[in-house]
Amino acid sequence: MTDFRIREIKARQIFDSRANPTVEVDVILENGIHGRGIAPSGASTGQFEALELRDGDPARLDGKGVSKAIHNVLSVIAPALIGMDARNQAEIDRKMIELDGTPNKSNLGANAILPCSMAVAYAAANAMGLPLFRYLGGANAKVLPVPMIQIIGGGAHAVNSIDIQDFLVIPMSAVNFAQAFEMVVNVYNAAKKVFTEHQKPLSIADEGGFWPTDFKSNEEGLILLTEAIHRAGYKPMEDMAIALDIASSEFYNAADGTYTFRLENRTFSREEFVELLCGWAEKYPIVSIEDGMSEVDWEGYQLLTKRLGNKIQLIGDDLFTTNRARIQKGVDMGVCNAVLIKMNQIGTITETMDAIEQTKSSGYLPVISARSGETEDATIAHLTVAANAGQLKVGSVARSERAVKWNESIRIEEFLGEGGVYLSKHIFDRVIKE
Ligand SMILES: O=C(O)[C@@H](CO)OP(=O)(O)O
Ligand SMILES: [Mg+2]
Repeated sequence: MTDFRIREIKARQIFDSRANPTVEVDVILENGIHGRGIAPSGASTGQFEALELRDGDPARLDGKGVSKAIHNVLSVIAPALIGMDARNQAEIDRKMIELDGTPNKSNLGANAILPCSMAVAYAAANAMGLPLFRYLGGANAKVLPVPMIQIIGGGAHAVNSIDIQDFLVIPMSAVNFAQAFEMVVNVYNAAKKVFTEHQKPLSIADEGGFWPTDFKSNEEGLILLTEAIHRAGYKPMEDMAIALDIASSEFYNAADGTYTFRLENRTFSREEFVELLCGWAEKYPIVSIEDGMSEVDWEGYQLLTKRLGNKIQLIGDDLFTTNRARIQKGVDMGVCNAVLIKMNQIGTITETMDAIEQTKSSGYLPVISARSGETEDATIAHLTVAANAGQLKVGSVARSERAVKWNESIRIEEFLGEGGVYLSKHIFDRVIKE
């Protein structure tokens, strides 16, 4: 019998796609098998997320150093985990939650806990000779994700551009993941031509989408993206639909409950902002809107859900922060119909899988998501299939830290062969009723 007990835990500082430091953890088992986890990092972070522990020393790395988080891995987490059986993921995650002792991982830091949680899962999977998705999801893990892929990136990911954060596309008519991805690549290439024809500079935003320079309005993004879909030879909505991440918490004015588009110098009441989004959903081939309202504007969210909740997917990201209590509040209030799932918003693999489970059992759709700061880690491609979640959002097709997730999904699809399932536009059957 091979020995699955944890022998050693290493932690080091490496750098992510924004050249920010992040934490990498290696877990080594008694049988010599390794597993590795790396913490991703957000820019438009929700105020209810688990805490990312940064050193805060302005003299070094802009205060973004992670030596405290690394110290916590080596001096608090490692001594407690060494000797534990790596197959007991839930027990190990529970142990780290106890060691931290706070509701938002603010003691040890989610960026200390999560890479340990990931590395333990990989070590156990590797020791069993299983791909991570099979280890985490078991024999019935088989659903490939419908991809949600960014073509234009604004907001917090492209300073001094436009207010809306993500203009993305979702292939609707593909028959499998590989084809879906190829279709998006065609739209990306078409968008490059459309941008050039409209004399827009081709700069690249944080997640690899085009940086919207020289835009007169936020709506211009929708106009250009719809043009790119046509240009690639696809029928809008039928073949290729648009998804938006408004990330509206970034431009919400808490004092008076209004929303401001700085680019256009326009301020909207919550009712007016709901109207604006409804108008766009009528006019453009939009199938999904994320964070349409602010993370604290439950009233606005109720309004938006009443208007669009049966027509398109409405995702809560900053609103829910992969947090079971917040998801439950949303379900009880009938707010949104989908939940963005980010591992580092909550901090362990077990809690992430619990949040997906809760989302599904509430009749909501889970959408697994990367962060704007990413690395070569491809865990979310596996997590998506492990949980039969059905949707994956990873920024653009370009840039390697994004491509690793998409390429891994292509490999998983090949691995599953005839056993794989791709739901295509039917993923939305549960939410689109009108
Ligand atoms: O808002 C989001 O959904 C993510 C990914 O696009 O951004 P960030 O990681 O900066 O929160
Ligand atoms: Mg978001």
